[in-house]
Amino acid sequence: MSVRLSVNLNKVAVLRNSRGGAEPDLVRAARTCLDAGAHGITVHPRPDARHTRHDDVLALAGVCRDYGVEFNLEGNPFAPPRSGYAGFLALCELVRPAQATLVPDDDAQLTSDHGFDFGRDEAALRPLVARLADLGCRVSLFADAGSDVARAAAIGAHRIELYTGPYAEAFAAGRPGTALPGFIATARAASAAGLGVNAGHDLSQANLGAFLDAVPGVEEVSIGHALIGEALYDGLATTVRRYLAIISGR
Ligand SMILES: CC(=O)[C@@H](O)[C@H](O)COP(=O)(O)O
Ligand SMILES: NCC(=O)COP(=O)(O)O
Repeated sequence: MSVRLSVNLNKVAVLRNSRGGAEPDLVRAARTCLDAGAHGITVHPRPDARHTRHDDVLALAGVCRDYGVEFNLEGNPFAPPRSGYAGFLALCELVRPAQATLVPDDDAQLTSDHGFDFGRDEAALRPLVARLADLGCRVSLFADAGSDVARAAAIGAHRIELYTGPYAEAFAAGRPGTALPGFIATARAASAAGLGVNAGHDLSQANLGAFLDAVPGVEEVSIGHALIGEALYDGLATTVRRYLAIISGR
């Protein structure tokens, strides 16, 4: 089966939030992506609500239900709730996303920049993963290349999402070969442990094909920042179709 594309709409929310109104409209953006053939929608609401917000999560979960596609909700399960942010687990309980991707970031980070330390976080993750699985979510854990992904399987996760930021940086520097072996080995270890493999962060039209050619068994990529930026030049539907052309048959 070929790789699936989930479009992350956080950056559409950033643009909307910059003026405080309703445009650009996330639901319209989601429908445009799905009409163009995207396989799902991802959002990563942060406790400080700088990107997608509580009401966006509800609306986009509804769109994905209508289309019969995967809604992938990302977040830090350890971040406490606060005004305007119910907390990751509470959001999952509310909308029951097809996939819940747990990411260990905090508000101080500009964006996600590392995966879990599975040894350290194992005891805390285990009951959360079990609860999410009980809700019917596929549970994916954000993972660095080189991390102990066999422990992610022992924790009860269904998939890992490889944090591809270091690959994107190496690619941009003209040295993708320095990063790829770690991703290849980690993807193999995940598959051997019975985990599915997702990938995301700073993937783009430029670097995606080489990643998928090298790293075995990737089932889904979630792409936002580059895709929304490229859409400024070429349009959202056209850009989604270009990503689909890159992943098709891989
Ligand atoms: C887990 C991950 O890599 C993405 O969710 C990323 O954090 C989204 O990027 P933004 O920082 O643009 O929301
Ligand atoms: N999980 C990664 C994601 O959703 C999008 O990351 P990016 O393409 O915005 O860097």
